[in-house]
Amino acid sequence: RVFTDPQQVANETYDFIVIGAGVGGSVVANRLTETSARVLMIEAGVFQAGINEDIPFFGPLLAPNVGPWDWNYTIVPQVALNNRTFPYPRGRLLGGSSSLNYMVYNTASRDYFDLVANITNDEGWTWDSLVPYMMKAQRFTPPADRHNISGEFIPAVTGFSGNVLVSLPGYATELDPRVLETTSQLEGYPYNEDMNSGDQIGIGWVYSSIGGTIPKRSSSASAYLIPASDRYNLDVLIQTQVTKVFNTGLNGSQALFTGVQFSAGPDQPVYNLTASKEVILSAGSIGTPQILMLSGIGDASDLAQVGVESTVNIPDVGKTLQDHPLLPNQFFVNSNNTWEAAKRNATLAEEQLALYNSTGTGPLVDTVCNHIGWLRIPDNSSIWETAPDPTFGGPTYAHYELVFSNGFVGPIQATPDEGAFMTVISNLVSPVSRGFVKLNSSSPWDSPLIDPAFLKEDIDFLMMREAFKSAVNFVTAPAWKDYLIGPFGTVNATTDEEIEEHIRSITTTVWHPMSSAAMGNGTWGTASSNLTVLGVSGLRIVDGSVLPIIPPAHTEAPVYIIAERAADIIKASWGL
Ligand SMILES: Cc1cc2nc3c(=O)[nH]c(=O)nc-3n(C[C@H](O)[C@H](O)[C@H](O)COP(=O)(O)OP(=O)(O)OC[C@H]3O[C@@H](n4cnc5c(N)ncnc54)[C@H](O)[C@@H]3O)c2cc1C
Repeated sequence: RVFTDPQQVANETYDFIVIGAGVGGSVVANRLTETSARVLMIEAGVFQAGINEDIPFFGPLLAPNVGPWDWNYTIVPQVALNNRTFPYPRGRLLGGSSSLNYMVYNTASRDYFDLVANITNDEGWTWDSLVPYMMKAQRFTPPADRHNISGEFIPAVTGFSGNVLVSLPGYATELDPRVLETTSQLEGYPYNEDMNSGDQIGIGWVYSSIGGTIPKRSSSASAYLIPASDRYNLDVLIQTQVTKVFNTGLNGSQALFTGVQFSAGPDQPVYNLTASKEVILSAGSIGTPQILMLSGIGDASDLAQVGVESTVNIPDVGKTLQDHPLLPNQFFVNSNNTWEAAKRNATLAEEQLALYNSTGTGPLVDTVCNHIGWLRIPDNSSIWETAPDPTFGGPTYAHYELVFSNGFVGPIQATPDEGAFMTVISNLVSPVSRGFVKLNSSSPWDSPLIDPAFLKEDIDFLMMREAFKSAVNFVTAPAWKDYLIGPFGTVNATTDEEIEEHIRSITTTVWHPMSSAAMGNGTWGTASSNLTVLGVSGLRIVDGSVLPIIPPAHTEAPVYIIAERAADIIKASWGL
């Protein structure tokens, strides 16, 4: 049942209340209702974003900041980015950010998850322990053009019977052969047959959360909520915001936080419900720490400053936020087949849409790239003389990513009116900088202050500089001769000063906030390794905020994976 008025659930009883219908929340709600447990999911946002939400190529049109399906956040000025600030979209609809993201699907790497297990001292978070959950989450489907994909992925490391439809690119671009040729023409860019195998290093074909006869976005709503929607024991309440969780008594010596307060708006009635078993926070890396702090769970002195009474003093709540900085590097190319062609020709755009609608083929079947690469900065690089390697030398753990796009990508730059482009995006995927989510006031209706602290630590800037140089080096291979015309704007930077200015003035974000309410190691953090909030009972976190360090990956798949394990942890703890 889907409800839009909180009154409709006011007199019901539930075993579990799940807060947020994004990636983490959808997985848990689905898996818990495989049992006889009664589950209420409360989602602040709307049912769906609109008719184009599911057409893969149009995904990037949904964010940032164009509709009621977005929380419309803005980050605080970024000191290391010339004090710039910019929009910070988060999904506010069924499926959460998976319903408006760019659909790239990566499982991160063996060394990353082994480090998570090491930090949390919990073997259950190692790569090997999580492989069954990776398989459980994904259902591989053939690409739209049904081309021969042997050598483009490894079936033995891929899930074929899970929930999220994943596929490989289904529309060839002029970049594809050139990217692949470069892997054999230049040192340092090996071909990787399957970057979701545990060893992510190298350049390869991108997996995305897209599938179906007419290829569509596969979100956590379509993959986990819709299939569970006819279960008698799942209720979903939308357009209703959780304003806090509250103490309902004691479990032994610990405060029991199984109460949930919610409302449809600032001028609307406020409702309270108590879960008979647990409350699961799945409100994402901004929403989860915000709800905790509104409930008095956080740094007591910070809370006092905004007039929130402290209930449990956990100083790290919100303070361990990480994100991936993104630097787009555009180049003029000699082509009539880049994205710019359809952008400037309405008839061509209509033809592409008609082709997609009638046959499920053509340029609209894919997201923003056909190839990506995950790369390491060499162990003997002089940058490691200034700070330790955040990946601890893990050979499968990338420092940065390159993304190859068949057009102009520039989150803070308008596409030029003339010229055809390709973009090689440099993403820093193992940053050490940590920022914060803090309350701006005691009102749940005020956006929190968000500081992802992009490139705040010098080592992050140095790693990004290497990632920029690597992107520029990539297109010096013979494969790009006669195709690449030259760099656009400040991508022509060569001196350290010019490169620094390019990075500080253009870098934005991959919109991957993570780790803001993290499992720690006992001396820091917000949650235990079984995801319960420290110092209280009845409250667990299942979303991207709980990972102790940001994954070197586009972040949806890691959240699907940890949420699948979380569901088993919860079931086991209640004997379900
Ligand atoms: C523009 C954009 C592009 C992206 N591109 C990619 C990509 O290509 N590949 C990839 O892997 N990842 C991508 N991501 C990131 C990915 O979508 C997220 O990492 C993932 O969705 C995080 O899952 P989550 O469960 O932590 O949070 P979310 O999926 O964000 O879900 C949180 C949910 O909680 C709800 N909520 C929050 N507060 C409250 C409250 N107080 N009361 C009730 N409900 C609440 C929200 O409305 C939302 O539905 C992108 C993200 C964005 C914004």
